[in-house]
Amino acid sequence: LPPGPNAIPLLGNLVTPDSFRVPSKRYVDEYGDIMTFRVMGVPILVVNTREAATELLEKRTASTGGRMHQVMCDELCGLASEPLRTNDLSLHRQYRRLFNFVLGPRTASAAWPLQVRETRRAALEILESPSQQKEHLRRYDSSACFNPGCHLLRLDCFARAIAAIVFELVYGLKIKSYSDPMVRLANLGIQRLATILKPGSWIVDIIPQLRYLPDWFPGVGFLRIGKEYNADYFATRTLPYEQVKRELAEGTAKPCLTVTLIEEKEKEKCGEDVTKWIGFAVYFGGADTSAAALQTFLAAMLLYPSVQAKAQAELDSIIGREHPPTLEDRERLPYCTALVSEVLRWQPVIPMGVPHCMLKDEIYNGYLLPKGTPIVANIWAMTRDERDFPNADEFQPERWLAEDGKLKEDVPGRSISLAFGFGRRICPGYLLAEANIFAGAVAILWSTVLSKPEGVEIEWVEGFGPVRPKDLKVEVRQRWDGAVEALRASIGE
Ligand code: HEM
Repeated sequence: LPPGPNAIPLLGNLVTPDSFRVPSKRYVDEYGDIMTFRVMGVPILVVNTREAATELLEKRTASTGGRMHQVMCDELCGLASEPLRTNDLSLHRQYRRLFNFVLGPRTASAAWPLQVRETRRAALEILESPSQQKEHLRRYDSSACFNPGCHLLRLDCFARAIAAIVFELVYGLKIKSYSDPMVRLANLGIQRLATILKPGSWIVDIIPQLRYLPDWFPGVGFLRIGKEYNADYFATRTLPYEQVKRELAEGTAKPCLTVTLIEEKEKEKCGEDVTKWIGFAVYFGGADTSAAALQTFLAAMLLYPSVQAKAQAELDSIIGREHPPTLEDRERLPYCTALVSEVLRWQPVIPMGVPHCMLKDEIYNGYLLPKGTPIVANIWAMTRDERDFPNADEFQPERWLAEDGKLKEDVPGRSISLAFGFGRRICPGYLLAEANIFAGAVAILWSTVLSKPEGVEIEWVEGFGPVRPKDLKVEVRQRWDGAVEALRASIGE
């Protein structure tokens, strides 16, 4: 394995560091394409550049497209068959085929009207809330919050909007509020996922035999936690699914992904579990990530008012002020489209990706990369690579545009954002995600002027979960008299 930043011989490092911004960029200069990072002696291969990611994670995806087996997450909490977690290659292939069937290039646009409606509703809530920020905060149940340190826009309108989009898209269910019991259970599960996946956090991941101890044995709290989380994850994927099945039997089910998959089941010969896991994965993969990206968009607009003004000028000239833009307008709005690409590049939501795992030995640049080694993609460093993205720390949508103002065809590296990962594990929800971000961004930009209250600094949440601004405080006002009414009328309220 190649060398890397390992402080203690053989052991390497004692923990996985939370902060990635400074070190992960520095690693590229010190170690180049790939390096080995050790945590408590366990080697992790880190892929630092886009070129190495293309070669290893994309071209050799058959060798590098596994997932690390983690006893706590996969066995005790019962997530081994979840699409993001599974190492069963034929099950994974089936999931990917079904994701493509319901959320691929031919089908993803079916969700556009729903995405537009809910993100406009979020824009309306943001516009109507500023003077009563505290009230607004109280309206949500704080136990639904992922991170108690974050306020207002963390519990925000966008998170509610994305939850509403996913539940209606996947189950045909209109959730009434962000504290709906099913949404709360799902959010709790996401919050827990970050703790059960964090490498080195559970002794049972290091000594798997401990899982056979009886649960009265001292020090085996992980067994009790595993049992509780397992039951809740089961409920999270089963309750809404059973509701759809009941509605199907009564003839009242709304068109949704679950109904489509149940009907497809006969042809695909997939069991009920596959359908349940797909629904589960759309919320678990797509809710917090899309909401985080929209919060990053807000932060970018506060820090770069000239970008905000340019996007608004594009909207004024192409769309006008009578009706807000739709997702069909995306092609006519290259600057706003470029802005979404830049949100995903500037603060990639999962800056160190989701770890892959070597399924076979591979030789790369003279190193033997052994089967079973976890692989982390240093997406943060790739999106900071000055060769691909000059002035990489700056938020510049123009970098995605050609001189004539149209979107560039030869974007650095590849057409799907680096933020969505690599190879056979690349995010299957990227079209849904990009549409969520675009719809949310243009609903806000069309109707609202966002500005940073004086003295407010933007800080970022760094850690194992999605990147997002911490404690975002925003001043908002409607762009013209009547913008709020136009927005409200556009969603029929
Ligand atoms: C801004 C939003 C999103 C970002 C930044 C994002 C990013 C990612 C990344 C980095 C991965 C890991 C890829 C890899 O292992 O190389 C991933 C996987 C995944 N994402 Fe997303 N995602 C987003 C939204 C969504 C949405 C809307 C869905 C809904 C379907 C989704 C579902 C999944 C699933 C199921 C996987 C596991 C794929 C597999 O292991 O085969 N994600 N995503």
